[in-house]
Amino acid sequence: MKQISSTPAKIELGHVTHLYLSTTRAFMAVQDINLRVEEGDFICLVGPSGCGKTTLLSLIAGLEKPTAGKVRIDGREVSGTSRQVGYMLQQDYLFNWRSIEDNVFLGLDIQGIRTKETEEYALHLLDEMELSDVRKSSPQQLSGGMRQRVALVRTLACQPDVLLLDEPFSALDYQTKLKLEDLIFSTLRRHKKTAVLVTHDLSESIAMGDRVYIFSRNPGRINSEIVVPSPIRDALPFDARNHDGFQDLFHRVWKEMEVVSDATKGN
Ligand SMILES: Nc1ncnc2c1ncn2[C@@H]1O[C@H](COP(=O)(O)OP(=O)(O)OP(=O)(O)O)[C@@H](O)[C@H]1O
Repeated sequence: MKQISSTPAKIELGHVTHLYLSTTRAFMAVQDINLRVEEGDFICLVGPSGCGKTTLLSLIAGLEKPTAGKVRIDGREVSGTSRQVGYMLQQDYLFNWRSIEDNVFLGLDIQGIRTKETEEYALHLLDEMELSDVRKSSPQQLSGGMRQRVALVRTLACQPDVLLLDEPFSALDYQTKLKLEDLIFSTLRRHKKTAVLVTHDLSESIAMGDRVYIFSRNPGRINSEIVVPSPIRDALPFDARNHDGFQDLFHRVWKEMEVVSDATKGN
């Protein structure tokens, strides 16, 4: 059963507005965003380019402070970056002069939590991601999909509760992307992580998410929420696409995207 709303959510955004200020202008990237994400939820954000999806992740990560409103994690206001939140990007930012395991351990060094136990946990994650055989290799020797798996291990090794995923599959070929979706989905479920995924792939958003939020632009606002029902929600992303009802959901998200795209045409 879902928690009652008086319980602090894992992530909560209350009337969040964010302006980017420069010497010449103030640009409102997102306006009046209200969002509640419970522990273990996997939500997806979709919307036209420039609608503020990455801005929202930056606010949750504590990289940006909202101009108005509050971002809370476990009921506490976010006031900067924290180890509780892991951030994974489209680019993997691996260092070619360090081995795979040293790239993963670097995350532990940066957080100041490198111990025998955390190293062992990182190696266990490399094993779960089927990367044990390449732990002494250089990133240059790995495929794009393998590199993204290393990037995920580096993020998970620091044991965040919340994972922010900003188009992590967009640079991959289609087959690799589908395999990685399944692997990441099952890993995050197994480790009971709360996840927010930004994607331009509508099918991916339904296959991976418990809920899909469609943003409108100028300024970015949540235009609609689509709840993905069981069993689509519980299936691995690859299998979810074959479930009855998946196409209907896809059309609903597609229609909502048309609405927000039409509304922003000419801007
Ligand atoms: N540091 C910044 N300074 C000024 N404007 C910014 C800054 N970062 C983003 N913006 C603007 O804020 C708006 C939202 O940007 P954001 O990157 O959050 O959108 P997005 O939905 O993630 O876009 P995309 O789908 O193309 O990645 C855009 O118009 C962008 O140009």
